[in-house]
Amino acid sequence: MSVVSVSEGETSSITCSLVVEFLNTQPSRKVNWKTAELRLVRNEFRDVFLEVKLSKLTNRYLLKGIVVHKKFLKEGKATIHFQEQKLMLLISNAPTSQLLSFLKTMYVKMSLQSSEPKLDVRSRLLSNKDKQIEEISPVTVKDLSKLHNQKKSSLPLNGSNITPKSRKRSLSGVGDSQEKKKQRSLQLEFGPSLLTPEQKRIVEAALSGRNIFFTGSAGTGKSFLLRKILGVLPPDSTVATASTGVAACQIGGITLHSFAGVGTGRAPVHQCIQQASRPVVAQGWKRCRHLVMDEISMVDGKFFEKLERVARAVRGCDKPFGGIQLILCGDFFQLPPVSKEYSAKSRKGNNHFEEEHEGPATFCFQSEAWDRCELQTFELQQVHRQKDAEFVSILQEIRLGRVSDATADKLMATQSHKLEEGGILATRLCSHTSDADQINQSRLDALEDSDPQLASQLDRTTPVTSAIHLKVGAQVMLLKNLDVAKGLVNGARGVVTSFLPGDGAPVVRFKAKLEIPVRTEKWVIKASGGVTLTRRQLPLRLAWAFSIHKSQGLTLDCVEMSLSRVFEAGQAYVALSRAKSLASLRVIDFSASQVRAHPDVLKFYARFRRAIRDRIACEPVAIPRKV
Ligand SMILES: Nc1ncnc2c1ncn2[C@@H]1O[C@H](COP(=O)(O)OP(=O)(O)OP(=O)(O)O)[C@@H](O)[C@H]1O
Ligand SMILES: [Mg+2]
Repeated sequence: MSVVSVSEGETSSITCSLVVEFLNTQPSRKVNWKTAELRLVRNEFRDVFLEVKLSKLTNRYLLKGIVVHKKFLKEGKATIHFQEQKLMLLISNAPTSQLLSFLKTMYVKMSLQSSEPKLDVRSRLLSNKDKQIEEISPVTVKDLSKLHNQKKSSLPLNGSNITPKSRKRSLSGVGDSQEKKKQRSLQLEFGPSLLTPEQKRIVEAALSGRNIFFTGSAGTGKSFLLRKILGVLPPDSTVATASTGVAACQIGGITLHSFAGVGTGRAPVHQCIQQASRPVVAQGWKRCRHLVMDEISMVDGKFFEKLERVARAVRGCDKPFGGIQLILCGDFFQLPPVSKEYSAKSRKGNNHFEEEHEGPATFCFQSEAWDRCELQTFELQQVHRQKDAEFVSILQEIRLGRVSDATADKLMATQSHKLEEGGILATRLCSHTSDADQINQSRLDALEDSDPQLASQLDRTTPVTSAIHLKVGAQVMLLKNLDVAKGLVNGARGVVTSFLPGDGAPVVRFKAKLEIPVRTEKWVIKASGGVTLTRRQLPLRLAWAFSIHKSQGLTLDCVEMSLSRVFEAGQAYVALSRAKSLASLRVIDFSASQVRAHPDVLKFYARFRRAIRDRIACEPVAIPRKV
């Protein structure tokens, strides 16, 4: 049975870059096209063709006996090998979700066509049908049910269209576990659209090419939406960034600092321009046409201002940000840019935060560059992370820096929650990074060492051994979606129960009541200029404790926190809003006086709410001048 998930209305055309490789010559001949349009069409006999439009040239290739290589689908690449025609089409720079959708349509239409009765050559020659080529209609419910019935009666793909080899490797792939795994992750990234109407409007705005900023409470799906937006933009000219490494990892991107190539960005602007003019960095800036930034609340206003000038200088274009489209998102009620004082405090334990600037940190929306970019602004309303309406309303209060007596009582009552289950402890969120590191290290040290031979085997098999030390009993968090249906998702909590004798893989018991060996996973990150960075490591991290700063953007299974030492506006809100429900939360000490929203943020949101007061919630607005 096929493992391809298809939904109605998949696309039947895409625009991409294309290399046509003719394999009938030695060596093969390649022709390169920067822009090509691919369309699925059929003729009067219902044969399915791939039509390739290259500037003034149009070619059609019969979709028969093809092999589709889709290993790099996530990078907007795929290869279609026409074995009979001895031809390869190498697709690149295609928006990832559209490419997947296009290949799915191709699969559905080819599969259905293969079961239709065939006309022999003679009948075709004698046919008096008018010659015609028409675009293939989108996949319909009828197509899907036909395909379903075909599969049930094990008829699928037995026509001559797809060779046995292609059956294994093409989209029609049989369900070997590797293939299933890949498909699952693809379905998750680009799969059937789950976007709400308010989220869809933002995708449309992003596609319109305008600069946009969208905000919304924690868990309204901002990062989820960014991933969808990344799926519809051309990969070669799109750069996904976030203010922190953890947040960047969530959207498969890099930190804004590493893209910008201006070091810490604290140098005067002319020096930043010099740094960014180094050929490799400048190339990234020049190729970038869509710049995505998540967790914008933690980007310092002065840094943003400098980046805008760097972009104009390096790209030699005086439009805001040198003409790059900005797609910004974040919630200014969450953590603010890291202040110098905080950097100094946290550096002792972990110098993760290098974004310090001279002088106090400012918000992005307070910079002149923000105004120059004329961002269309949206506010998402529907919270997805928490389902419980009572908890959502508690969080909304805390977000605004308010704590009613009822809310304080509810939060304090969580102190007695028993969250431990099956040896999995709640993750402690700490206000200071050094506290979190100290807890993880001391708890790990307190555990008995597991078989040293197996541990060293693990060292040899993972390239990041110096970064992650595990023992039986170690509390861990999953860093990748392994199986969404089974609850093995990014943020899932578990405990190491043993190591496999063979390859030394740690066996983890997860909260979702599953015990599985966890093996290394590959992270593929799109850096600027179409450069792909890959990292292979165990998708685990120690989870007795995290700093609140490092938890921003995450959804956590079971979490406890001490809120008596929080020091930033929004910090208590970020910590509390990581939990999915009140039941999976334990607040050890709570003091209403520590809950604070930044006054400038309150003013910023008040202005933009006033501007949309008489319109529907998700109406785009230009926010009046800054605070
Ligand atoms: N349309 C949707 N349908 C179903 N689930 C959704 C939808 N949008 C988001 N989610 C889910 O809601 C959860 C929170 O989403 P996400 O992390 O993107 O929120 P966020 O706004 O970025 O939060 P934060 O401000 O904390 O970073 C995720 O588990 C995500 O998969
Ligand atoms: Mg997020």
